[in-house]
Amino acid sequence: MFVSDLVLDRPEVTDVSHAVVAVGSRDKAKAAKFIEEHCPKGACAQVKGIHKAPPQAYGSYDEVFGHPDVNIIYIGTLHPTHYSDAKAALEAGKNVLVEKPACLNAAEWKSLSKIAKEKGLFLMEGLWTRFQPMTQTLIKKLHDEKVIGDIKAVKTDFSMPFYDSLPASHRTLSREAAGGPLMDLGPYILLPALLALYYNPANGKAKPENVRASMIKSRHDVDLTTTITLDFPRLGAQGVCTTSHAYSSPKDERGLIIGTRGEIAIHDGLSRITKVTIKQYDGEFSFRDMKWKEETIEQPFPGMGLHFEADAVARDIRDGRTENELVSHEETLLVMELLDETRKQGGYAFPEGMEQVV
Ligand SMILES: NC(=O)C1=CN([C@@H]2O[C@H](COP(=O)(O)OP(=O)(O)OC[C@H]3O[C@@H](n4cnc5c(N)ncnc54)[C@H](OP(=O)(O)O)[C@@H]3O)[C@@H](O)[C@H]2O)C=CC1
Ligand SMILES: O=C1OC[C@@H](O)[C@H](O)[C@H]1O
Repeated sequence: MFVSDLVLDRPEVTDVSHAVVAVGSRDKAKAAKFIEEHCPKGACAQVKGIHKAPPQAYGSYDEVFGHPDVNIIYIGTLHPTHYSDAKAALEAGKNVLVEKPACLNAAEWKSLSKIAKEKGLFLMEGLWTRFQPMTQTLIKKLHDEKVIGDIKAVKTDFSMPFYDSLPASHRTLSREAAGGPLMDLGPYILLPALLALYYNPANGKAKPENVRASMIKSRHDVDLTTTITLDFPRLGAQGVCTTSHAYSSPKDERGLIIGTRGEIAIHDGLSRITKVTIKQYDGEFSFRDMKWKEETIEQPFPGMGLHFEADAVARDIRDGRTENELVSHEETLLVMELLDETRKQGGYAFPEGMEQVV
């Protein structure tokens, strides 16, 4: 999905462009097949002739990390190796964009952040939703325009019915792949709560308190359904974030942000948000005869939407920044700490030796 988005022709973007220089796989033939299927002519910079060389296939990740023309490595491997793959790339002197969840735990992330800072390299977790247009719209509506008044609650549910439809060995379900919805979808369910509450100007970036986790375990010994509650005492507000592999997200409401003057419903999946409805009180609160005004905003875009993230990262690297201001190392650390705490309370421990740093 990431590479397909890099190939998209987007004439409106004139300040950055992308080339797929090298694709690494444990099997060279697989890398060549990947190129053939997803980027036979390369990405947009190659299609336009800005970068002349076509993508090259390699039978190891190390060859890509050592490639002199590679600027940044996109790591889309399984969760347990995000840390070691990102570390190897950084140690080879490359900038890194690593898929969510950034690592297995906060200690691994702290270690990667330290290496990147020591080496002056760019490092970011691939939380792509953060760069999509609707996310910017939401921030503006919530905090600049305060369209729902003071925010008091955020409820999210991003769930996928993988439990009985995918084989037990699938990376989303298996313990060996650090599976379960918390690790796979956890960063997404926390995002609306962080945007509306943690980054709320009235909160002053105070960390959530009384983090409570409720977890039902799966037969694969990872989580099946997890709910995290977060208190933000400075706001008198609470977040309740759920993810499951037992069912699909509620059809039209994957997120609900509730304030003293109304609410915002997020209709589509929390990884790719294109449609929200703002529902405002029309008049004052009334127990029996409440009146509402509603406005639905749609901001569709071509592709999956990973290109917004890729563009932001390209601008950071072009301008010499080693951290992205939206998905900062600090934010990823907070998310990793919340996932750690949730797993601790829910009794989800990784297999012995899987975590590279504890
Ligand atoms: N941002 C987003 O929209 C999405 C993000 N993700 C994230 O991307 C990452 C990858 O997910 P996804 O692409 O679905 O996973 P896949 O299982 O499809 O791919 C993972 C890749 O990891 C490599 N790999 C390395 N070691 C192993 C191993 N021991 N067993 C299996 N594969 C291995 C394989 O590449 P090879 O064999 O070529 O070396 C494989 O193609 C995850 O972190 C996931 O959370 C996933 C989906 C969407
Ligand atoms: O957006 C997503 O949807 C499906 C998940 O398995 C995946 O990891 C996630 O990023």
